[in-house]
Parts: sequence; C-alpha cells; structure tokens
Amino acid sequence: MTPAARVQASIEILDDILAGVPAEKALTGWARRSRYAGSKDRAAVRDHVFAALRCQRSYAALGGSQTGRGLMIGAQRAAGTDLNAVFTGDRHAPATVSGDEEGRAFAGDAEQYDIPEWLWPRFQMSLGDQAIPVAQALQNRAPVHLRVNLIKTDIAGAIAALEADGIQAQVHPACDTALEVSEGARMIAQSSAYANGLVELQDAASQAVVAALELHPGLRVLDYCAGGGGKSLALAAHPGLEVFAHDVNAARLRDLPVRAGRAGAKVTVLTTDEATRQPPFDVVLVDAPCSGSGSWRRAPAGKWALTEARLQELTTIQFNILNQLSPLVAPGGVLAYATCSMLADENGAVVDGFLHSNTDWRESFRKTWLVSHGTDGFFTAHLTR
Ligand SMILES: C[S@@+](CC[C@H](N)C(=O)[O-])C[C@H]1O[C@@H](n2cnc3c(N)ncnc32)[C@H](O)[C@@H]1O
Repeated sequence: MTPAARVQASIEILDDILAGVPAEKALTGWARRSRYAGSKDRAAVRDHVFAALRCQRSYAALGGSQTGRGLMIGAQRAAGTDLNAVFTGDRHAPATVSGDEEGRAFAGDAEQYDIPEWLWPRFQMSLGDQAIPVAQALQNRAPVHLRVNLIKTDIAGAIAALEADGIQAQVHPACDTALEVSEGARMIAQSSAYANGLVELQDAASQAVVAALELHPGLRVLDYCAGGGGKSLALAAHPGLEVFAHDVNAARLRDLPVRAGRAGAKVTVLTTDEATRQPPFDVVLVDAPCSGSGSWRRAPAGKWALTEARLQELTTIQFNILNQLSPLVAPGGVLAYATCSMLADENGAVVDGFLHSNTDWRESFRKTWLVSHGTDGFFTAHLTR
C-alpha cells in the first residue's frame, strides 16, 4: 500500500469508529476485507488510527470536521506534512482537499491538548503545572515496557534473551524490574523470552505500585481487583509470599493460570465468597476500577467516553470497595489502594474520604506517577491501622 492508501484506509476505519464500532473491531474488520495489506501496512494504519483517536479534538479542529477525513487532514496538518502529496485524488488515495476543509484556530487549551472540555478544570486542579505536559504526553503513543520475571532470570539475562530475539530493551528508572523496549516491540508476543516467561508486558509504573509494598517471605497477599493478573504475577515473583487473586468478573482471571504457569509463579484464584471467608491478609491490594486516565494513550476511547456522572459513580465504587475490604486486612497489615488514574477525585480524595470515616486507619505512603515522566499514570496509597 502507498502512504496515501494507508491514510485512505485509516479514514474509512475512523468513520466506522466514529459511528460506534469499537476500535479493535473496526481495525480487524478492515484487515479481513483487505487481504492485500501486509503486516507493515496494518501496523501503519493502526498507528494512524490510534493517533487520531488520541488527538480527536485537536485534529478535528485542524482538519475542519469530526469525520475520518477531517481527522486525517488534521493529522497531516499537525505533523506539518504536505497535504497535497497524500490527498491526491489518485486511485486508492484520498480526494484532494477543498477550500471548505480549512482548519481553524484552537478554541482553548482543552481542545489543543485533547482533553474533554468538562474535565479540563479538574485535570488542571489535579495536576497543577503538569496539566499541559501530561495532556501532551497523552497525545502520544505509550512506550512498551516489560517486567523482568526474577523467578526465571535477572535483568542482564532478560536483555540478552530479548536481543537474541531481535528486541532491544533498556532498564527503566521507574522500577528495578522494568525494561523499556526501543526496537522490535511488535515481535515480543512471538519471542522466546516471552514464551518462556522471562518477561511479561507490564507498564513500569504498574510494576512500581507492587514494588512500593514492603513484602517479605511468609506474608499472605490478596490482589482483590486482579483483572488479567498482571500485579498478581508481579507479587508472586517475590520469594515466599502466598499470593491470592480475585476479581468480581471471574472471566477476567481466565488466562491467569496459563500466565502463572509460563512465569513459574504460584497464584491461588479465589471467588468472592472464598476471599471473604479466608483468614485476614497481611496485604490487600485494591487496584480499583477507575477512569483509566493514566492509560488513555493505550485506550484513547476511554478519554472521550468519560463523563462527569461516570467519574462520580467510579469514586463511589472506589470508596465502597475500600470500606468493604478493610475488614479483610489483618491488624498491622496494609490496605494498598491503587488506580491507573491521575485525577485527584479518584486518588487522594477517595483515600481522604476513607480516612475521614475510618479514624482508626492512617496513611503510611502515597505516590503518583505521571505519564509526562515516561510511564502510565498511576497512584497508590498504603493504609494501615
Ligand atoms: C484496573 S482493573 C485491574 C487491573 C489489574 N490489577 C492489572 O494489574 O492488570 C480493575 C478491576 O477491578 C474489577 N472490579 C470492578 N469492581 C470490582 C469489585 N467491586 N470488586 C472486585 N473487583 C472489581 C474489574 O473487573 C477490573 O478487572
């Protein structure tokens, strides 16, 4: 495919997404209909589509409309590339750009930096002078991070094994087990380092949330909102811990036994009933459902789908989960709250609300990671009594 044909394909896929088709489904549907597209074409189209989804507001302003075509015109203008070289009207290329497809000046910072208008004041309140750098970071593609599985190898061993598979990775400063991939990211899933459980795909801040816990052999640890189990596996890499995983949506834990097998890790999956009937845990990690604002680079639809009402609903859920789980923590144990969000409403405010109504609890640790510092956005707080 020519670069122009890739842009035309992206326009059509974006139109499907704007009409309500989920991004992955729209991309897969296009790939199935387009057998002529090779793996490089599919990767390039995917990149175009995700960039346009991350930068939907600014590209629509620059491109003159909130359509697939408007977004791709906006993308070319944002990149400063020659529109006439791509929008040629030739076979498979998009039609030439007309006079009524002029861009316009941004209406304000929220539009320029691709944050929903209603959210911008809260975003600024949460992030202060980091609001614009964080919003700009969210306009760009997320880096690819790996967690080195210390059960099976060490940092140097993992880097060497990846290199043998044609993947270049360097140590990431956010966590001792984290690597950032600089070349060959698309080959990870097929690499032997991955297949043999030497590395797992996991953001460095997600790893750092686990690394921030004081863990020593003999502790019983429950990952209560385990999802796919990324943090459960990171916990289970600590020698001598007894690790339990739970999620209200049991289907999300389906792949965990296979992943644990690959990693040589032991994780016991618990139902909700089993989790509440267990003796108290030394550590309960609550990686709570949240807006996902720290991972909007990877899942940009979430940025545009979030509403004020949903944010409110999430903070209520977060507060309720903390209250519901505090009895599962052994005296002297830790209730570790975490979100992949950078919004104060879901982070400090929830923790403060919990401490306000549970005066026998105190906070011993709090940290926020920002996308502007090279990881996903994350928050954690440790609560003890
Ligand atoms: C942020 S995700 C967890 C991500 C996961 N810990 C990881 O590292 O990949 C939040 C999870 O909480 C689960 N969840 C939502 N409400 C819950 C509840 N009331 N109790 C337990 N889990 C819940 C969701 O199903 C979802 O898998």
